[in-house]
Amino acid sequence: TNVVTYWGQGPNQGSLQDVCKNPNVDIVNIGFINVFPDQGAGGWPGSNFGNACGSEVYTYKGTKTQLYSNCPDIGTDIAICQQVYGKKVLLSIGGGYPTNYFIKNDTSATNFANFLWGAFGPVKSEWTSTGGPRPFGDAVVDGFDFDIESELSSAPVVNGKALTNYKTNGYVKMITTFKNTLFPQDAVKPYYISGAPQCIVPDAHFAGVVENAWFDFLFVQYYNTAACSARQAISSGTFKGYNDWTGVKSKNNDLKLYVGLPGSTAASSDASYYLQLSEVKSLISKVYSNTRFGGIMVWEATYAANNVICNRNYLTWMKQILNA
Ligand SMILES: CNC(=O)NC(=N)Nc1ccccc1
Repeated sequence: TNVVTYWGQGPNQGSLQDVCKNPNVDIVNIGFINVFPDQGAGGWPGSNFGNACGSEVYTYKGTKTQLYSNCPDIGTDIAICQQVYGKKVLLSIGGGYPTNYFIKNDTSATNFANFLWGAFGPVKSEWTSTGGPRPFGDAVVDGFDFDIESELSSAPVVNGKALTNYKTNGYVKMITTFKNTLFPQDAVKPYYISGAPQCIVPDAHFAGVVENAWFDFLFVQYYNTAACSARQAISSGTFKGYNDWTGVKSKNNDLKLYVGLPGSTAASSDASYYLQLSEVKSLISKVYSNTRFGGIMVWEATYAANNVICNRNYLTWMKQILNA
């Protein structure tokens, strides 16, 4: 079973390489591509990787975009994470700020997937020679994570019509484009698709998406939502949030479910969502034998790194608990 963590949104964060140095971490999700092309300046996606990037952005057709162009260490660190430390590194789209992103239609979805593949997938001269950006240089990610937390006050109006399924629109098309068209273009290595739903079933953004599109992993956020949180499981003795997710129909019969936990009391919307190590041990004992259980996800690497208990940080402890 795996330990997964997000990196890129930590306060005064250390390098991605620092996270990969920890042998107890298996997968690192880099967050976030937090602006989608339909809302982004110049029609490009935008990014936020915290202090890992300078203020410079790409300019496209005379328009300054929201895609950072000067993130000097991320590309080299991805290669080190993969080649030296054997980690999988995924690029996460969405995130918790801002939350106004959505995909207008299938064309937007396909274009978005093609852009991410050109910019962060295998290096292709037809992409770079026509001005396509490579924010992480020659580094090639191992897949894409959908951390869809967008909240819109009302349905967006597209071509004069309210977009009815705006919370889920476009994600099946994006993922299918990756899985059926783009990933097969590169036989060099496998590519993965993951999601980070809230613990409520059905999650507002993933209703029907998991059933109709391929996911390898779901990093379920058992925090920020009281009714299905890990905290509620400890209080009640029943891990309702996990049990509900095991019943969700998936296109991938081997879909792995991860228990997502805050890396410290400061890492989630409410400190009560944070579990002490003994509570994590008790929680994992309830799911460990489940065939769909894939491991633990920790939000977020910097918070976890700063949470040192008996000389080991929270990420290290998660692996100890999984191996117990
Ligand atoms: C895997 N994604 C997240 O964990 N997102 C996340 N933690 N969003 C968030 C929501 C409310 C307060 C702070 C962060």
